[in-house]
Amino acid sequence: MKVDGRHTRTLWLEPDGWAVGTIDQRQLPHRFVTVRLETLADAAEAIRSMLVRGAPLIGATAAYGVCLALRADASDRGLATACETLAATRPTAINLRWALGEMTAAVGRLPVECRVAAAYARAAAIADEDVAINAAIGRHGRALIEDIARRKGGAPVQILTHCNAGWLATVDWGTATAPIYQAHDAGVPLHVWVDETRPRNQGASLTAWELSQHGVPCTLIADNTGGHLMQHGLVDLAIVGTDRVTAQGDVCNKIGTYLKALAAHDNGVPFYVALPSPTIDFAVVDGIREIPIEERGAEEVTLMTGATADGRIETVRIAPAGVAAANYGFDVTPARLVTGLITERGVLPATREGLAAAFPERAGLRAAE
Ligand SMILES: CSC[C@@H](O)[C@@H](O)C(=O)COP(=O)(O)O
Repeated sequence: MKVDGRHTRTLWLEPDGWAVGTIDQRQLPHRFVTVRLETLADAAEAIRSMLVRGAPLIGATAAYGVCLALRADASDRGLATACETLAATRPTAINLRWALGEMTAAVGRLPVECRVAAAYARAAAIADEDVAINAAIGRHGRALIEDIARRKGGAPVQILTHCNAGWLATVDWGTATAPIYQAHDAGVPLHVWVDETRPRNQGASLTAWELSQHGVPCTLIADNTGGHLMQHGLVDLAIVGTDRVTAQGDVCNKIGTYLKALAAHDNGVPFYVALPSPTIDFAVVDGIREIPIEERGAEEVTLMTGATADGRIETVRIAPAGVAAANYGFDVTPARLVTGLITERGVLPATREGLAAAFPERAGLRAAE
């Protein structure tokens, strides 16, 4: 998507053809800073520290992390260490493990001297596939928005989203935002309510920034506002992203998603989840019991970082010194609260049958494992 009018992806190869460039998302929206990743440690730290974040981008970065690792050591041991190191960075988004599986399958059986080139080829394909998948999600999701627009006779379609499932969370387009960008580009009048998404504020710092860069009308809201808006008929549909969808259609996403789904259900607001197929984990059925939920540091809850009036970036404490704080990164929305899953193969019911019918090659493989 566009930054200052220039088309930009979130991940690219540097001009030297081997180092990996990306955006330091921790500095947005205050500064647009790009970073060069040169080693396995750089890639792992970028994911761990959330310099890059969002399930699909974590996966693509991990794929390139394997490339960087193999440049230093392309042996079986080197490949195994790379996968172990990257897998340990964040537990919840399944795209990370999916990408490591893809990389291992692409290079594991090759002679050592062929592995680096093959790894770069597969990582590039993963990145390009992510862009194509998200563009397809955009086409399918856009039809949902257009349907509502027709019913509203020209009044803007009101969409609520949570966290950042935008292009910053992917290689391009985003998942939840792809239908929004495509509908907006096609001239469909729409407006996005952007949940701030405490504690790390991905909505405030990332989604509001990228939608504004693209010229999409949006309004930032405190996390607790969605229910009120829905009660007053101010939300036509919700579209969120996800870090992992189970075989039965349970949806794990940024903490707070479940509460929005409950409010949507109570108010008859359609609640859609947009996802690329690598986000489906056919090995897991019951999301609440089986998906590991990342717990991050208490300081993300007790401290806040922002820009001062004179442009300095500062961190301040917003809670009593020493207070206990819990920081669960994700929650699980049961499939029964999900109106539909917007995938690259169409809008599916959030059911075991719906997912298996759309992705039989993956559902069957996992069942056979
Ligand atoms: C297309 S991204 C979908 C999800 O990864 C996104 O909604 C989300 O929860 C991101 O969490 P984050 O902790 O910022 O990596």
